[in-house]
Amino acid sequence: MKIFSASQMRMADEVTIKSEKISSLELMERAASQIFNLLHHRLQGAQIPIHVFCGIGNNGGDGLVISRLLVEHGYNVKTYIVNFSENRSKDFLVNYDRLKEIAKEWPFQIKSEEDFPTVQYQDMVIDSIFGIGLNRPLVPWVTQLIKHINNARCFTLSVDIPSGLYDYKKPDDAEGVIFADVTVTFQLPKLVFFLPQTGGYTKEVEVIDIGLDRNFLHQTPGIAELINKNEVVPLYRSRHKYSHKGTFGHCVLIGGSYGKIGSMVLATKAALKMGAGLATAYVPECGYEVLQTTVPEAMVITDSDDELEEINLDFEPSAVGIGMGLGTDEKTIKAFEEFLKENKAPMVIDADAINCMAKKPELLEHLPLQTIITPHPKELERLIGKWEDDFDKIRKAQEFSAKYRCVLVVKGANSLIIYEDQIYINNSGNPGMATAGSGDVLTGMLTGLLSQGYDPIRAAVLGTYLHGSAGDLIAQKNGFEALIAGDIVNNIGQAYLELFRQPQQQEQKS
Ligand SMILES: NC(=O)C1=CN([C@@H]2O[C@H](COP(=O)(O)OP(=O)(O)OC[C@H]3O[C@@H](n4cnc5c(N)ncnc54)[C@H](O)[C@@H]3O)[C@@H](O)[C@H]2O)[C@@H](O)CC1
Ligand SMILES: [K+]
Repeated sequence: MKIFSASQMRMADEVTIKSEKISSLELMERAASQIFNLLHHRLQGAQIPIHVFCGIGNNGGDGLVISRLLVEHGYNVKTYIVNFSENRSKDFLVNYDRLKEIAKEWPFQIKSEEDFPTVQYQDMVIDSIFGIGLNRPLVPWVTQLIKHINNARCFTLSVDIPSGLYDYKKPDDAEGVIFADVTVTFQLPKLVFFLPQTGGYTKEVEVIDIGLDRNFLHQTPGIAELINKNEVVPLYRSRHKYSHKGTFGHCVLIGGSYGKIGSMVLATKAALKMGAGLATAYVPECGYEVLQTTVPEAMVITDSDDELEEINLDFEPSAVGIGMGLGTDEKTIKAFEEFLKENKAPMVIDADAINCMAKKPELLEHLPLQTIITPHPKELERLIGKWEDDFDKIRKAQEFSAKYRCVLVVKGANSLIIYEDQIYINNSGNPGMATAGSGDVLTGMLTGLLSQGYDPIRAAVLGTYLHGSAGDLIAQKNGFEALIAGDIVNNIGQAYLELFRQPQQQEQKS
């Protein structure tokens, strides 16, 4: 699913108004009445006090429509106008009059802290103060109002986006943003819902289709793409009946050091489970028996010592995954450098191999085109430097990717796959996956896909999704805490099958 910026959303709005020959007021009515329908369906007329806080722009206009429909259906509603500016939007004003015509009680004006209403824990709040139009700091009393609403801890529904969130930078005051139980957002999800600094402001997101112009939505490239099952199924390549193990390549996993051989076991198994035809593990001597015993399907080549000092392969690999448990010893960096100069196969670079590159940036010049690099936040910082906020992090990652023509998989709650100006946001996975070895498994999985001839961007998107999806299958059975990396490997097959599982159908009555 695409993600648009605020200005692209506004453009979609305008194009729809033109193509459908409707007014912006009608579009507002259509959008906001869908939110009302959702509420009505869930509340079924329940008489809990509903406080609707409206700003003075179009987000406030949406709130006024919701208020009017709630009043018309006999709900117990109080409407407030958060008067932070005199520049009321045209559609706000029309809906303001419409509400005044039918409501017994006129909307209550809030102009300072003295006007704050009492909101109780049992009540409900509709947050329509700011939408995607927020573009400058809030006046202090509005920040206080947001804190006042949050203090009530009552069920809060935000319209389009929690008020106080910008769509292009982190909030000025981390507490000056509505904490929503649910955000009902129009047409497309917003980037802020998936970034670590801003994703936590809403527990749930519901995207509603408000019928914006299909052609425009289809033809306009978004700023990012949200990756769910629908997006990855077309990336999967089915297997031909007459294929043989050579068809799926011979990949090599390189890494390991004394006490860190387990990382190589996980990665090697993962590459095979993803479908690589053959896999070789290249490890220091101390890893030989461990690998031969725990992954009998793999071949093993060893270096002479407890750390890797040279990397000499006697075959041309179809793909390389390097870095798991590797260490950053000077001799290892040297071996890595020599290998990079020789190697032409597609690569995945992880963990200590990333740290080697951070220590010696000239290594980056030798990467094959579209090498996949899989940093966690600390490793990313070593590559691209510190960032101001998540948006700045994305910009810097994009610049890095463009400079070195590499694919970055920025690991996190929603891992981001970044290639030049393209951003893919993975939407599978869960907090149980923040566990030792989870990254080694991912590297093995991506290497396994490259080995089969998947191009690097497809491999990164599909592999990251399947990694999260395998984790989700485990969490459904065992919960988050007990999830360990080896379980992810063992669930790769199920994750593939899950791609093609249809939701259970209700039996049709004849
Ligand atoms: N784009 C769409 O497809 C649709 C948008 N609609 C609504 O329209 C919203 C956007 O409306 P607006 O563009 O009017 O913007 P908002 O309602 O988000 O903001 C209100 C106005 O306040 C001003 N403002 C921004 N920051 C401020 C600050 N710190 N202090 C004081 N004033 C500030 C802005 O200039 C803006 O015009 C969406 O979030 C959505 O709720 C819906 O009505 C229907 C369809
Ligand atoms: K809002």
